[in-house]
Amino acid sequence: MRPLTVIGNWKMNGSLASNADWVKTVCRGMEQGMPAGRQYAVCVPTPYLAQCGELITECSLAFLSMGAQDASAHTSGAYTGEVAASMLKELGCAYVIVGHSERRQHHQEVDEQVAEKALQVLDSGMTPVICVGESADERNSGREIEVVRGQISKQVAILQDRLADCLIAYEPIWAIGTGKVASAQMAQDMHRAIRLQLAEFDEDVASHVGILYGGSVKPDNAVELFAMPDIDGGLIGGASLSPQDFLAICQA
Ligand SMILES: O=C[C@H](O)COP(=O)(O)O
Repeated sequence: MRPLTVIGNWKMNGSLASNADWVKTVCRGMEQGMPAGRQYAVCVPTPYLAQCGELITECSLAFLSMGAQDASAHTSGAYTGEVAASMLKELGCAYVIVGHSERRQHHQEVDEQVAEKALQVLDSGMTPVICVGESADERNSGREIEVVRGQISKQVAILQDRLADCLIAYEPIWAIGTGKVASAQMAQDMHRAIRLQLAEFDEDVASHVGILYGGSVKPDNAVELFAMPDIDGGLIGGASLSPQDFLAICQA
């Protein structure tokens, strides 16, 4: 069975003081007891990885870990400003988001590069969270499956059976930070389509890959989303900034 995985993505938010308060509040809440067999993580901005890594280690909850929001497609060398996956591993990351739509939009990242980043993350012993999803225009013109299939096929071509060790996050761009959540059935339909596409490559890979939903997940819609058979958890943006809301989603 695939474990339910809930990952917070703070994006470019936080401060030394608010991070410490967040980790303390979430750890205290989780110590009261959490549903069994789930995994939780929070992806924090790079400058805060050392601080949050220490705080999360101190709280010693086997099911709570830390992640980063991006990694370089290169191993090391003359890439000013980039951060290698091996460095993220040294700081205690277990997950790394790659190909988030905000990276694709603001930094022109393309699918091949996203897959190269995922390979770097895997080679450093972490789990890549590979983001895919269509824009509002693409959905309104009925091309959402075609668009996401195109993104997934590039990942399959480069990652092959190493995809079994990745997570995929389906994040419709029109639902990110807008409050317009995809209905649970709409999300399930896309997750099913992704899993069927993966099964065309390898049924074993398809059954192992966790597919998370991201896009305006909140405490009040998480239960319905997570109950869907092909939704294996969530990638949570805005709501993960509140430790109380993040906890409520993790308990959904
Ligand atoms: O990485 C998280 C997603 O972009 C979702 O963000 P959101 O929950 O603020 O819509």
